[in-house]
Amino acid sequence: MPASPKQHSHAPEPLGVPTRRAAIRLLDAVLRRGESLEAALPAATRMVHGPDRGLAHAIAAETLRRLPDLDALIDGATERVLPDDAKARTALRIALVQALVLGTPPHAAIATVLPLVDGGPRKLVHGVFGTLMRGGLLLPEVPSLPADVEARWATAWGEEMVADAERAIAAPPPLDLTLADPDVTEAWRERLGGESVAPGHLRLADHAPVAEMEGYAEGAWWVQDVAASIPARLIGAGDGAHVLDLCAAPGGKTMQLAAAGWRVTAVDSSAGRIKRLRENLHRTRLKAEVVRADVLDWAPDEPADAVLLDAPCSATGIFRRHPDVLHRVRPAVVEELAGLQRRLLARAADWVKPGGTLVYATCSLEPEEGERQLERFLRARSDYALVPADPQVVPATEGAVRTLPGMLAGGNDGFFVARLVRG
Ligand SMILES: C[S@@+](CC[C@H](N)C(=O)[O-])C[C@H]1O[C@@H](n2cnc3c(N)ncnc32)[C@H](O)[C@@H]1O
Repeated sequence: MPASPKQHSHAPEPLGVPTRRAAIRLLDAVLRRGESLEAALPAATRMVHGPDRGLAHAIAAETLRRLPDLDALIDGATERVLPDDAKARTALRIALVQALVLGTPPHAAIATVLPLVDGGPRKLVHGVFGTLMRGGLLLPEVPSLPADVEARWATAWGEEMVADAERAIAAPPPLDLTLADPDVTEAWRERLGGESVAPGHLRLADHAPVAEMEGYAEGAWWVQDVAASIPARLIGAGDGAHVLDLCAAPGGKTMQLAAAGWRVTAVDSSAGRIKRLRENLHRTRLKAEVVRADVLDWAPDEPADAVLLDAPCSATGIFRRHPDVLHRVRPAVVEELAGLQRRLLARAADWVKPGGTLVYATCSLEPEEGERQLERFLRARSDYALVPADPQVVPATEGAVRTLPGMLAGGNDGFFVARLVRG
């Protein structure tokens, strides 16, 4: 229901209104059409520029983080429950998130939203917002997950994981970096601050904009959640051997593998993401053969010493940075992606030399994209055996690696990583 300015009206809009309209368009794209926030950004924010684009994104992202709690406040202050997609509910959500989370003065939060419900329930929105502000109501300190996600994750991982995930929504995640040269981790820790949980890893709670940080321009490191660095760590050092990095863009794992001495062929089907991969390789001065192709059609000339398949997935494991996944990933989406992963894995498995390593990874918290996928694969492929993680990479792992949101202080992404060796 993105509100649009009245047709034929040439009166300039009050300052800040186009930004809120862009935020509503973003929410619409996620909640009604199931698009990702990232994919919706260019079209939804077309009419706003510079910092306003960032603000529209922040309003939408914070609304998605706090959606169940915002709705509980709204429902507590309205006589009739407003439909989920009612104009009034959307307007209230973004006015409240600005006033209660983003620090916008309440009068500005409501003044920039009311023009968007012109000709609609303006009085209701104004009244409910005023009631909530006067009542001094706040959002709970620990956010709630959407009910369906909470039920799904409680069944899969237990109540403790749900509590960790909810705490993880509350604060922006720290910034994890992977260093091109793990041998100089301590030197970079001294320069940038923060802490390190593994060679080649740095975690910063506070930091300047990434592109302005020391070492970025020269390509000494790249941004990568510590859990996302596990798949390439499990492949280990390359010594010039050949690895296929399938579904590689924007190249976090390609850079790790190249830095670890592998001759890398990086394959991805997305032109936009391949462009970012090339830029990343250029900045870090790391080398890889880059192929734009669909892994379902493409095949290598010969089998490789190792294959890494970082398969497309629901991405529910990265909900801290991409809260849209909490609202658009439904069981049917997971099922469809699991089918794609199965087909990609079947092809990738044929491209590993005997004795070579296959790593399958997804940034998903859905067992269908991880544990179940592996079980099915091992039933179908008796030529493969699971090899547990090295204890210095992930301590106390017996089978595949499963990271859950509360594994490290400060949190981490949810990943599934299986390392297999072909007999
Ligand atoms: C999880 S992301 C990869 C992240 C990347 N490995 C990294 O570490 O930066 C999954 C990637 O799979 C790509 N992809 C999806 N379907 C594909 C297919 N059939 N063939 C090739 N690439 C595909 C997407 O374009 C996306 O870049």
